[in-house]
Amino acid sequence: MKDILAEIVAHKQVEVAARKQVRSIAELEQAPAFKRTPLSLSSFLKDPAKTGIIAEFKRRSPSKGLINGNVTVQEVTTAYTRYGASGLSVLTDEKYFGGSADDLQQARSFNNIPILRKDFMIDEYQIIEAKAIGADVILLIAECLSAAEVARLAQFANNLGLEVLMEVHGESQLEKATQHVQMVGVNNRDLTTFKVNFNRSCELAPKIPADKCKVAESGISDPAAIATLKQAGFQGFLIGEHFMRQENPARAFEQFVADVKAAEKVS
Ligand SMILES: O=C(O)c1ccccc1NCC(=O)[C@H](O)[C@H](O)COP(=O)(O)O
Repeated sequence: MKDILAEIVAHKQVEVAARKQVRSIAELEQAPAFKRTPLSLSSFLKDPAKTGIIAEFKRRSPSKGLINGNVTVQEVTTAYTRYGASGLSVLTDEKYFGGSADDLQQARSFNNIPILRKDFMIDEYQIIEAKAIGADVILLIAECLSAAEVARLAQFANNLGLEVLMEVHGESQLEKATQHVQMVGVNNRDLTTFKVNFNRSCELAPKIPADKCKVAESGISDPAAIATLKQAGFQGFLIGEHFMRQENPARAFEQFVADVKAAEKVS
């Protein structure tokens, strides 16, 4: 496992153990959101009338430090929805990304499109939490989970009605995509150097099992790239920093969608 991922996962183990002492599973299951029927992100991504963009609310990151501390979840996520996002991604990790469960709960209260809980999931407790705060989808990072762990956690999520996006950084991790994984994401960011290699998505696309919805992740900032990625077979595009680093992420998102449409008309 890469250094930063190993550090985050080690911290996550401590953090989750502490949270289990504060809020029991029985309590989480009483949350109103736990009773709602989750939305299907893979269905939204497969709808050709939608943009395919999973727009991320991301305040900070290990690679960039502070990205944007001046905007609210409400203003940004409602604009993402209004201008055509197929889904939202909300970081709930506090220490490394400046997110919180409250951010996701707020996003849920203002938006009726699928929401990905973007966190480092290692334990069933976090999946129950995800449902209790209103998420529809969880992320499983293949780099930090064994095949057996991916299968166990993905099945657990599906049993709660949540979909699973499994993220890979290389070809060898693709074999972990079981029947309980609906979407496979290729992360273009190397977690050792933090360099983004956009070709990684295109190279791995043909190797992703055909029954999985394909998502390209990280480092996407050029609207023209969406057409290239669509040609490579991708239906989903996870984008955070490009919008969040602007003073007005809402306007940046609106402009990006307009530019994607213009680029598609030309090609
Ligand atoms: O973004 C990071 O620096 C990072 C570091 C270590 C682990 C994960 C990291 N990012 C999580 C993500 O997957 C991205 O937030 C997501 O793909 C959006 O990427 P971007 O459009 O480049 O913000």
